[in-house]
Amino acid sequence: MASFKIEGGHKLNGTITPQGAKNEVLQILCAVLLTPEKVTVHNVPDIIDVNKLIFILGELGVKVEKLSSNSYAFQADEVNLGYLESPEFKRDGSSLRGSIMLVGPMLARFGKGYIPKPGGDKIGRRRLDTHFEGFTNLGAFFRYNKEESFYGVEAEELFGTDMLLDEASVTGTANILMAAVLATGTTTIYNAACEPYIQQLCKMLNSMGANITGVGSNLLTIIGVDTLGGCEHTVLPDMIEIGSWIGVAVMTRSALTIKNVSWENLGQIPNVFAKLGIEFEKIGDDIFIPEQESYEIQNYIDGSVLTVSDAPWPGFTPDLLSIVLVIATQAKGTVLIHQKMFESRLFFVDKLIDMGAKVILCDPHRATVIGQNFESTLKATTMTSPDIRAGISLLIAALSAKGTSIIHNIEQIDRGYENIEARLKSIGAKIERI
Ligand SMILES: CC(=O)N[C@H]1[C@@H](OP(=O)(O)OP(=O)(O)OC[C@H]2O[C@@H](n3ccc(=O)[nH]c3=O)[C@H](O)[C@@H]2O)O[C@H](CO)[C@@H](O)[C@@H]1O
Ligand SMILES: C=C(OP(=O)(O)O)C(=O)O
Repeated sequence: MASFKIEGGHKLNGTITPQGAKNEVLQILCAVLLTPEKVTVHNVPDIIDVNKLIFILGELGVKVEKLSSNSYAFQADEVNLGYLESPEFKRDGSSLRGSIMLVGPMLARFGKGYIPKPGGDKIGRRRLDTHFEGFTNLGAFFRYNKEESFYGVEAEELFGTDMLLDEASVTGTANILMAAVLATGTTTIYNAACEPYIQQLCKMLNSMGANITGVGSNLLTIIGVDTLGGCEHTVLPDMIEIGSWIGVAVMTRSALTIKNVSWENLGQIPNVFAKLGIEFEKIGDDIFIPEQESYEIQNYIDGSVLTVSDAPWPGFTPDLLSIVLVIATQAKGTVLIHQKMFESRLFFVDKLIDMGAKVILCDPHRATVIGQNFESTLKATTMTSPDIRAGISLLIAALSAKGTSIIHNIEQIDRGYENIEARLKSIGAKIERI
């Protein structure tokens, strides 16, 4: 188990380019299974989850060619279906969340898709019902082996249909979409998730020859086609990483430029940071965060306390709430953080409280943060990263705290942040992997 040693309390300065989006690329990599032709993907982040999924594709027989540090070519012309039922797949497939999206493309192209209970963050219940209800709506037969937590769907042919998802699941929508593109007839998916990740997947599938309309809305219409061809796709910058770098800048009271952020795909993110009182500028497609001594949380018009809560897109992403929470600990003012989607994502506040932050965990979903306006700084400490976003939030807290902090279990951070310590060092942070 690796750890970070961080000497905090130093100002940083410089320019950062965000990596490609983890949650988009996991969908895109699964979609390469939909065609025997070559698919080239650019801006692939070099992170643990992505590398694990590329490994699984290789075991499935997909030809993987690394073209440069962040570009790959994939060709799924000889797929080894036997691997899907092997003990190795049961082990490899359960090590990340993104592997669940192998099921839709495998079912659509080869008539069967299997998956062990996928991994990912332990941040509360993470059910898969939406995925499998979608596949059975398309005519697949579903089976579940409870002892092994092994899911399977099979179908000789899938048939388009109208469906209403029970919730706007991100990976669920991607999975059903990837099955529906090769189904016979027309499918409509209502209450579809419409995050930029899904919009990008639709764009890719359409460029492979699929016929999807309604992209960006919660009603997708898919006219099935017989086959899909190759394509070239570039992954968007990671909006969660962009939010994390904003956190790094303001908590260390530093100036930072974040390059090429794709402003038009950031949705509510800039609005939420503005409500926390953070100053930033849009310069072309970059975000410039000036050095700011203080940032004041806005109240509502009637003077009541601001709430920042998550919601499916175009609401605010749950993956940035832990970062908003840590930023609020040094703001001027009070905010209620309401994490509606996940039940166990706020428990990490105990560590911030140990560091001297004023946070009251009201219940598993809500925390009130009383900002200290840097009048009392955070104290360095030793902690363990419980999940990817809590991990980066604790790292941001450690960069802000005077003294030396240690963060254990940083594999959680490596799951989604490419080469984080080198990039932090490049802007002046004192951080070491130990
Ligand atoms: C690999 C990947 O892409 N992971 C992302 C994906 O996970 P994932 O696709 O697993 O998450 P889902 O969208 O399925 O659901 C997330 C949670 O929110 C709940 N829920 C969801 C929709 C809804 O309308 N109401 C509701 O309560 C679900 O029950 C679940 O507890 O989307 C999540 C929600 O943005 C992100 O946190 C994850 O980073
Ligand atoms: C929860 C997350 O990831 P995963 O779905 O892969 O666990 C995340 O990216 O914040």
